[in-house]
Amino acid sequence: MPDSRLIPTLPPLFLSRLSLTQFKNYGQRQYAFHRKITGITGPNGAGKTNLLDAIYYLSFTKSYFSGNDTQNIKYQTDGFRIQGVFSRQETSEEVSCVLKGGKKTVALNEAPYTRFSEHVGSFPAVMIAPDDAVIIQGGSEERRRFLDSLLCQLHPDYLRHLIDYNKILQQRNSLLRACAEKQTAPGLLLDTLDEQLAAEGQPVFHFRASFLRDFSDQVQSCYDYLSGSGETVSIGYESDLSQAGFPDLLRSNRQRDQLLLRTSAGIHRDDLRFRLNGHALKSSASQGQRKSFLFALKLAQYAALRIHKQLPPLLLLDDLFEKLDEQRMQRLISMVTGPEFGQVFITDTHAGRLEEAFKDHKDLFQQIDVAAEKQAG
Ligand SMILES: Nc1ncnc2c1ncn2[C@@H]1O[C@H](COP(=O)(O)OP(=O)(O)OP(=O)(O)O)[C@@H](O)[C@H]1O
Repeated sequence: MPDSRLIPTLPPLFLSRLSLTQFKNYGQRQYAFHRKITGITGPNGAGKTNLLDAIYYLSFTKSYFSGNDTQNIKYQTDGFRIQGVFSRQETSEEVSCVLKGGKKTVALNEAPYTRFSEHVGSFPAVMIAPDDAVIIQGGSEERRRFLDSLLCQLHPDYLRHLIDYNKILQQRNSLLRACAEKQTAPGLLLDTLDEQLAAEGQPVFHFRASFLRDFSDQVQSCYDYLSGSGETVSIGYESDLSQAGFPDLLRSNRQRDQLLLRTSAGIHRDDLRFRLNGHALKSSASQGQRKSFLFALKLAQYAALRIHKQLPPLLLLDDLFEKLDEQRMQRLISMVTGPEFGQVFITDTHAGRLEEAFKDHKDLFQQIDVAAEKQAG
């Protein structure tokens, strides 16, 4: 992925220790990482993906896979703790994420955050997992989730606006329902909520629109590198707010919203339009083209974070070797071992396949077997 903007300016972020307590299938486990690339191996169901998810938690304060934090507590226990030590240049910082009594606490060097949005983006990471296919196949919420996971790392304000927007949206929808039930007019309260919704939603729209202007080109260059096919790919942004300002939109849709009992226009309906050679990707692309596109999308996400943060994020690769053909696998290896990439975690059921893949980079590679009871020190 040759791009001069990707030349390192800051030393990479490095997760050197990870400690898990009652997180998913883990009881107590400690790991020490000391190489750029960590292969995580073990049989199916051993906890490889769970380990990646624990690292993701430290970065995003939530799971990549499940929306509900309690699902990540080890069965028959009452809470979990994830602790990680990150080093950057000479300094090291400890991040902890604890769920106990239904309350989640995230702390940096033992100081808890009041808003998790202050943490997200400080330890940037990108996950690439088999389930990512839903970004193409699933509903618009999957594509918004992808975009949000990127933009909230780039701009702390983005996440703050988004969280507040979603709260106000719920209040507005509840008001519409309550008024219909009681057969009363929503009155001034709806005006106030509309003002607040517009104030939070408009900046989210601007962040998305301005980011997506360049992102399509970045995805194209990653796609070219991976597939070498000369095909064109593009990403379009579809938003109700492209047509009108948010206050006008809310006003003109008010009657409809009162009938539907929900807010029918806004950034919560935004979508991304993926195209391959000018046609809708979802319906026209082959499986291989979709895989390449998804991979390009994630690598472009990595590149965007890297350029913005001036340091390479952590890269979490789940089960990737199962999915890639030989040529793409070789390109992946030469990419992640190069200077543009920082610390990489990669899972595989076949320890031998990983060793073979990185045999020319032994000095960069360490392997851990999550099925082994031994705790790394
Ligand atoms: N809350 C939980 N408590 C205990 N175990 C859990 C919990 N959630 C998931 N598991 C267990 O974690 C295991 C799955 O772990 P994971 O997905 O990390 O496996 P994996 O090594 O990545 O497997 P594969 O190679 O099949 O992808 C399953 O055995 C599942 O039962």
